[in-house]
Amino acid sequence: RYIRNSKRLPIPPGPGGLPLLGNALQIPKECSWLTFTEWAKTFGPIMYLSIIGSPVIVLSSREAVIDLLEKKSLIYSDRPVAPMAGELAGMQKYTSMLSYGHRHRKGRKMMLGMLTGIGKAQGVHTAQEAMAATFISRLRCSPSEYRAHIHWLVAASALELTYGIRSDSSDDPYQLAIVKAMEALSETMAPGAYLVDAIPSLKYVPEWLPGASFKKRAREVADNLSSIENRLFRVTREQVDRGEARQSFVANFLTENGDATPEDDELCREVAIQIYAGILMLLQTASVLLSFFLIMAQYPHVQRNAQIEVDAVVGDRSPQYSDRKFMPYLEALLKEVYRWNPVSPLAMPHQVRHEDVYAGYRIPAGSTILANTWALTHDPELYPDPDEVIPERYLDGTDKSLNPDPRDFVFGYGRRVCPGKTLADDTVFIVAASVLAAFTISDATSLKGEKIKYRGGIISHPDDFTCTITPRRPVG
Ligand code: HEM
Repeated sequence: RYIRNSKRLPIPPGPGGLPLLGNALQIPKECSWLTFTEWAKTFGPIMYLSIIGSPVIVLSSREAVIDLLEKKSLIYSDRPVAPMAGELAGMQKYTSMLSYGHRHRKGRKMMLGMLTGIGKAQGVHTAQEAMAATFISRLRCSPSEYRAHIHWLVAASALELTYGIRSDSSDDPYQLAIVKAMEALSETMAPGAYLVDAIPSLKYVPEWLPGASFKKRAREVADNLSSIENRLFRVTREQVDRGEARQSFVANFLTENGDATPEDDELCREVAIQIYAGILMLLQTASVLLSFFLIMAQYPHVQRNAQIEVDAVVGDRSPQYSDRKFMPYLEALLKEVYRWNPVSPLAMPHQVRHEDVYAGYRIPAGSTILANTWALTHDPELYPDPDEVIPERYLDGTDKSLNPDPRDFVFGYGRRVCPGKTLADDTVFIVAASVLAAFTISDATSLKGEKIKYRGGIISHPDDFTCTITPRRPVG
């Protein structure tokens, strides 16, 4: 009855748009979260946009995000997938793109099992500590190439942790192949790049028709990704069969699931490539580590406080995972790294399955739901003085309604929350602690000679900048 009467309710307010195109031309390609945050000051935390006929709801308050994406996650957990990337380029078979349902749940379960399986964490931590140590020696040899070293660290961790394959350089053929496959994929996902996304019936035209070259392109992208997915999986499977496999998510899964069905094997292949791509995409381009370097250079007193804490805990040895619980200041600093410029400022789009009613508004079935994480982590009611990096805000816990853990926002929401959260957070910790123990970072300067800004369409990253990285003590 509620839903039947809802037809009389208004849709949420939002900026007016053009006929047919709706608000499509008003949304900037770069940093749209900042525009959405501005608009929310006029239209409120539940805002309606229309993009070429498709309804989009932008949520800009913690309350709205939790009420819908968390508390009503049963209906707010689908993914909108455009025809070019989803159906034609084959993305929609992957867990991260599947609508919420049995196969999505099964994929997530397998992924979480691989990432957090009992008894594996120790092996993963040892591998990450060893990689952090190599990263520190590379940084010591050529500090000005810190960006390349961060890229190596992330790419090598991704390959080693997922498949047990060691990679010494960023020119490794596997790395190049996956980076190429992912670039091609993101090209198919660019909004407005393919007409078939606006007119889905075009997907039925045969590939040989003039003007249907997008179908050939989509097939190439899909084949490319499948081929790298199969190749990497085969390498690890052969190593497991020969009894020569190193510890990795895939090797552990295969060893422990000798009786897996062909469908389980297929799912495992798909899940593995998503773990690999997830680590690559979200740590490398998204640049949590770059934010860390930038903050260290721009807030020297914060860096000093963190170094004093790290030194007191580790002395002359290298930091380890087990030190984390003794480092509350670093923990607070990492929360600021995530909050200050969230990597995925709009999370990933969700889709609502049925029509819903919220705060007196009608939310149409099938609407895309964007959670404006940037607006949440810069809400002065939640985080006073939000544009400043202040780790102390988490240490003075007198007012419980203030300064919630930003990791509850920046890794997404409800049944789609990032399954790589713990792995990512562990990696960021060990790298940050190791860098603080070994170096002092200063003088961040934009290559363009301007104030260093964050940019990006979906993933936010700082402009290129140089910085001085000075060893704190002689080697040896
Ligand atoms: C600091 C690093 C990372 C950040 C900030 C991050 C953030 C996110 C966010 C915001 C989402 C969307 C959640 C939603 O739809 O509400 C997501 C989803 C996802 N992430 Fe991460 N992530 C990170 C690292 C990783 C890593 C290391 C992996 C791989 C192990 C990974 C794998 C995934 C997958 C597979 C999904 C899709 C989940 C689904 O649709 O059910 N992420 N992540």
